[in-house]
Amino acid sequence: MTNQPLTSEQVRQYQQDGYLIVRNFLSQEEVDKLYRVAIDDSAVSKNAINVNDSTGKRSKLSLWYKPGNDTYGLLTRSEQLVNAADALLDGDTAVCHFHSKLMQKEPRVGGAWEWHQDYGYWYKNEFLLPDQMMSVMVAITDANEENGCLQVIRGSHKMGRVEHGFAGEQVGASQRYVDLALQTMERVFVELKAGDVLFFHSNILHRSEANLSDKPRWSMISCYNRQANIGYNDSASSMSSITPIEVVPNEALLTWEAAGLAEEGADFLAKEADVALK
Ligand SMILES: O=C(O)CCC(=O)C(=O)O
Ligand SMILES: [Fe+2]
Repeated sequence: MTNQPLTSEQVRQYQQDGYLIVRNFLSQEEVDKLYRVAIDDSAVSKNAINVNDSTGKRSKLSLWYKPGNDTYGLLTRSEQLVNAADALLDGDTAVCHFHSKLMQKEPRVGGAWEWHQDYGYWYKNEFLLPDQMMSVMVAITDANEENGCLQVIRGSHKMGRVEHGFAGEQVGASQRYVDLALQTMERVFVELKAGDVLFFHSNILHRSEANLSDKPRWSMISCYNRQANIGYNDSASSMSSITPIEVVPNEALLTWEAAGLAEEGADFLAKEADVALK
């Protein structure tokens, strides 16, 4: 893991664009370990939820609230990631973990995600301050236009929250506002190499295409929040979203003996329980 703190230029870029890419955030060895765990840890497949897009293509994701002593928990809790979130989030209370998910977009099967803002969902959990919430995507495999990488509308976080409605099984942003945004703002395909990390603001509009290629697209997305930003309708996350993260050293990911994902009571999401996915 890199141990370079974010520069003030990177912070400025995030504030301006609503996202920031940090290349080679993780080493090859760390990526290999994450990939192996994603395949080997039975808790991942046992807790996988299928999400269909409007054409019936299916993505798999496993979502948990409490970051534990498993390999993914150690990454989420690493000094490097938490300090970066601390530098990018508005406010000054402790950095907390809302939830993490392992996104599995299988070759030719993995579905699309409609244009949305993550805060379009989180607003329903009654969090009041979108500038104090963000998502961090860690690429476990390469992600490119062919296998359905994330797309963002640069600067769209400055629009504030856009109305969301149902689009198939997913919740999508108002097409009218997406169309208007695209008239003046640039759509960017966020191509990542395994080990690169993307930080993005809770109000940036983003989507992704189905994976029509023969390569998987796997990533972990961890969402961070500030302790003072209470989700008044967030019983699901059992207070994780306002509990300060127990930070671990960067080297924990490779050197600590990791638990299995389920051993720590990681508190997986069951599909029926989620306000946003319903
Ligand atoms: O992984 C993707 O393509 C998008 C997923 C996403 O935006 C989400 O789960 O909120
Ligand atoms: Fe999203």
